[in-house]
Amino acid sequence: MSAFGSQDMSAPLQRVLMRRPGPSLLAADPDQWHYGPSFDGRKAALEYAEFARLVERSGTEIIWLDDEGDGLADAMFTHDPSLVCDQGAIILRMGKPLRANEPELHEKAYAERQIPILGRIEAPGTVEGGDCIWLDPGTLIVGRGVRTNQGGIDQLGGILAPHGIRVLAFDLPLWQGEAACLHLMSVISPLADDLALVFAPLLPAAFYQLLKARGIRLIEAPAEEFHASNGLSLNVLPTRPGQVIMVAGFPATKAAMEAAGCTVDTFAAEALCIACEGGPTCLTRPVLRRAT
Ligand SMILES: NC(=O)NCCC[C@H](N)C(=O)O
Repeated sequence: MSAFGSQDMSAPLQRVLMRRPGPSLLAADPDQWHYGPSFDGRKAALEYAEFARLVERSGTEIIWLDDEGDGLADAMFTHDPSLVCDQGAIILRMGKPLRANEPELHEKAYAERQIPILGRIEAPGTVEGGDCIWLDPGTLIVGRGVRTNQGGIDQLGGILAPHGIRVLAFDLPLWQGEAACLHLMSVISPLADDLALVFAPLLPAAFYQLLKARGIRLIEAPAEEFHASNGLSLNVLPTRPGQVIMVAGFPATKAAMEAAGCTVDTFAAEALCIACEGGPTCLTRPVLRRAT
């Protein structure tokens, strides 16, 4: 099967690329990878199994990448090394040097499934998937920051322009510094076409204004839970509009989404997400998101 296409953040998730943590994560040195004090590789693997069960239960087909000990501990965050649009996949180039070899894993998986490669980001450009958000099928919003630079944004614009897609870039704050992970998707999770969970104090101001001008309803993520979770309370994965998966332990954030009409599943992820700086969205690269 070669079904692919994804220019939407919340349409039914039909096919996704994921990588189960294995020997590379178990052997990871937390200081080298910037993992927090709650890091525990074995516990992270158990937490991941529950997350994968929730994704499977949503009816999504998972394309599995294998961790056979290549040392790429962050490769479980499959959201970042590639982007899939209706015309094919774009192989990105990582801003975090330790992740430099991940895009080739994605390229191989796409080649094996006859998913065409539309383009690739070349040095010195960098773009990470976590910095990219479809505002609508013809508009890709990109966060310019530590992981994604102007050269990468220009290349991405050049790859997408012939397909009628414009790229709009907004500056991200530095927040916790260059070693920490802050993507555009760290401060906003789209939940449906007209609904998003945001941490407004860290959103680029002009992007915030654009969201409001589009009439997108913004749920303000409770600040205490955002900070207590190192921002991961906000990284929420929609498997269809208004049906979402989040990290457990943040009841005020969950209640805010439920009050806006969402159905929320949770999984424990202290060792996996909080420690390793990536949430349910980051653990998935949508390959096909489309209403059936
Ligand atoms: N899209 C995301 O926010 N991905 C999270 C990646 C976490 C990983 N430890 C990193 O620093 O790149």
